[in-house]
Amino acid sequence: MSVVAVRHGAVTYGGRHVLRDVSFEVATGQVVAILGANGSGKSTLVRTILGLVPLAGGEIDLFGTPRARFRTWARIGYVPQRIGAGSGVPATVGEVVASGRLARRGIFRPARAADRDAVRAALEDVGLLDRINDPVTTLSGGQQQRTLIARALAGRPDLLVLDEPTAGVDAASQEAFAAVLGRFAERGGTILLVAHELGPLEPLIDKAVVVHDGRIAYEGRVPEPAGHHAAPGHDHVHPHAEPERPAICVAPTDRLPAN
Ligand SMILES: Nc1ncnc2c1ncn2[C@@H]1O[C@H](COP(=O)(O)OP(=O)(O)OP(=O)(O)O)[C@@H](O)[C@H]1O
Repeated sequence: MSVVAVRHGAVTYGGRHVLRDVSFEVATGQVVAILGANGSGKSTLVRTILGLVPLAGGEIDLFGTPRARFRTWARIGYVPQRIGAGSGVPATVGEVVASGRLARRGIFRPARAADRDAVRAALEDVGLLDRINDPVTTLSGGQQQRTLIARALAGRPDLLVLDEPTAGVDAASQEAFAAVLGRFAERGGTILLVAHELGPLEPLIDKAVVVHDGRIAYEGRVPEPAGHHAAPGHDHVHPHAEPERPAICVAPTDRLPAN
């Protein structure tokens, strides 16, 4: 069964085409990475899948249901790029993660033991249970990202959608991320993630979808970054036991430094 199916998807911003004729599927249990350069349309694609951006053309099905009729949003956990700049309210780590239970329990029903258990389990999974009562603002960037993953996991979703989860995150947190996502996938979860560079996530990826200038330029195994063989330090000793993978530039150096 396909969890996400996009057919001939098109998106325009103010009359400008940002996505054109995009078609791809994410099957149950698959881990799919959307790759591409800055501004190619990756975030727009996931935001459109989630219903945050309207389609100008084409169709999207979620769990076999046309997106317009899809109601079981609790089946999807979304991890945005960053915790927002903040509302001025110093939420604790536990409160942020508990907000991931709202779609499951309904906003007017008080949290039950099952909700509290799900929050603690999710925090344990990302290695932050000891920070449950700390304000999120006291966490490092990588720990804040792990809090967002815990929030999504607390809702016990079938599909996790992550927008550049490891961008600007320290190496230790990237490894922790990969381990958390690996466990989610092992439990049968489906993952769709946007990435600029895969890093430690690469072994998890079943399929890469490369977006270039609003179109799908490639779909298949994770491509090696262009110029990989020419990179300094690449001594070319790997046995060519596996077929060569296509070389597509997925990690160009045009990324602006994070502020
Ligand atoms: N709300 C918006 N209104 C108008 N144009 C937008 C909007 N959001 C994105 N765009 C434009 O749409 C194009 C695709 O942007 P998008 O953020 O989807 O790219 P991306 O591949 O995710 O880039 P990045 O890796 O930098 O996040 C860009 O040209 C961007 O400037």
